[in-house]
Amino acid sequence: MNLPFLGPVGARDLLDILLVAALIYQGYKLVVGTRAVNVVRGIFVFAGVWVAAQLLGLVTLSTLLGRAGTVGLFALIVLFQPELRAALERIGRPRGREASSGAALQDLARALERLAERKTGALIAIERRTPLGEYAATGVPLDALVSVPFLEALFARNAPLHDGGVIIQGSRVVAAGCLFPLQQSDGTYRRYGTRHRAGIGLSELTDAVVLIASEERGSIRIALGGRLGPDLNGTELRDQLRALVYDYEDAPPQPVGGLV
Ligand SMILES: Nc1ncnc2c1ncn2[C@@H]1O[C@H](COP(=O)(O)OP(=O)(O)OP(=O)(O)O)[C@@H](O)[C@H]1O
Repeated sequence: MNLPFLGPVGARDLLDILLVAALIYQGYKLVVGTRAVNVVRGIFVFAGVWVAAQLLGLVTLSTLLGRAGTVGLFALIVLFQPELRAALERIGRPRGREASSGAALQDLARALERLAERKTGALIAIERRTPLGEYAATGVPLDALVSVPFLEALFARNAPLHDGGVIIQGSRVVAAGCLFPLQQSDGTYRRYGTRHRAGIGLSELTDAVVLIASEERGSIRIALGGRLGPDLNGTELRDQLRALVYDYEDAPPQPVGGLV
């Protein structure tokens, strides 16, 4: 095939273009909804100024930006090390892992309702595409089916594993008493306690759906994509779980509606 200005375009060129397009799309899916998205925008602006400086022959500016770019690349790798690791894990992860069953999600919602009613604090992360193994490793490994009494027993005051977060993979509780990373990238959630900030922090670094029952307020909220959603009643929680976990396929993480 002959294209004006470009000359002959063969099947190999088309394959090349398709692969690059797929790579850019996958890269976009990896960063969208994470804190890295603003940095990516910044990099594009930086690159634009650098290219403009080169085209205009502004030698000092383009040399300066070129050097800063090299140093910046290493700084970014250090700064976004957790996100990069999670992204690589996601790429290498085998497809077709066990999905959360509808019954497990119903039990989860019911357990959260009961815990919140009795003002018992709870923090539960549901794994989606980003593996939560490194956070599960900070707690006590378990392998139990999700059930209302089990979750209630885990978070009961004075229970040995009530402190920290629980991690769910598919329909199983795989760890309890886990340490989640505290949210700290901006001051938006400074007024919240550590349970909420740990939930938001984990949701910022991964695509997990994090459920938080507040001991103080008896409320249930979801943290997703680094944002804390509004108070939910039982029906709303079930609907959100269905949409965010059961129906979740390849969609990128979306912020929860009605953010605070
Ligand atoms: N990094 C962390 N990872 C997991 N869980 C944590 C972490 N930090 C604190 N927690 C949990 O949060 C509890 C303290 O909650 P705190 O009262 O400070 O938070 P809060 O957001 O105000 O929640 P609540 O509304 O339930 O009181 C701890 O006992 C512990 O179980």
